[in-house]
Amino acid sequence: MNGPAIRLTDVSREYGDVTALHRVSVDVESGEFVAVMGPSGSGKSTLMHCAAGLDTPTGGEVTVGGTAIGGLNETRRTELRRERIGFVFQSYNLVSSLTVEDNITLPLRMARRTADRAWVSELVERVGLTERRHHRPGQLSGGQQQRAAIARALVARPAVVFADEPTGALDLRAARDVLKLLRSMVDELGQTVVMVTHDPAAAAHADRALVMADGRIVETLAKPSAADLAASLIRVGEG
Ligand SMILES: Nc1ncnc2c1ncn2[C@@H]1O[C@H](COP(=O)(O)OP(=O)(O)OP(=O)(O)O)[C@@H](O)[C@H]1O
Repeated sequence: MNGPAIRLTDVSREYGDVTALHRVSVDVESGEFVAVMGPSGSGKSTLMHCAAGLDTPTGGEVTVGGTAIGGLNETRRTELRRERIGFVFQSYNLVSSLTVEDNITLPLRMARRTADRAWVSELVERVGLTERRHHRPGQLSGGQQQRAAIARALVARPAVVFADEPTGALDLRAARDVLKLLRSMVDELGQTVVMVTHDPAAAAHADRALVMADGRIVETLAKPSAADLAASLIRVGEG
């Protein structure tokens, strides 16, 4: 793909008299793993929702894989989200009545696309759930459920995967496995990942961290260590 996976140009989002985002411009390159950090209320979720076409900026422009999403009607925007964007949530959001494998292939069925069996098997293998592919989410640990959710987010080969606090509900070990998995999806498959997190240890897996305060990106750290990130959060008012 030419150009960045995601481009925000002067993006603002106001809710009444609250400015959640103030003229934010940032590119996320294809194959890059970006973490978004910052104090509560600094605009992380708003940034992610605007970048993913879930929220509409009040100013500026967002492009996903070169397509300006502001110019799309709601139907087209839904299509773009379904086909070009994968989501991973803190609470996994798997369908409890479906098997792991049917959860993973659900985005393809929603888009009326046929599953590439080899790709689905590879993904199930990569997330370490081959033995459990016929189990239901309730029979899995939190870490296993999140790994299934990561496979689901990747199955349609999206331009970008947005992960919102993906390790927030996991213990240390399961969290580390999930972060290593996201990292390997970036390194081995060239997947673009944007992850919102409060945890400096999680953000240290990223290639770049954007640190937000008051609706702006106030610091950008390349290949940050957890200690760099913790220091940055203290500078911007958290920690
Ligand atoms: N739907 C909304 N209506 C009104 N105000 C909102 C709405 N969504 C967010 N805000 C406000 O915008 C600002 C940024 O919120 P946002 O949720 O993006 O922050 P955040 O950094 O993700 O916070 P947290 O870490 O607590 O999730 C906050 O002041 C918040 O109260």
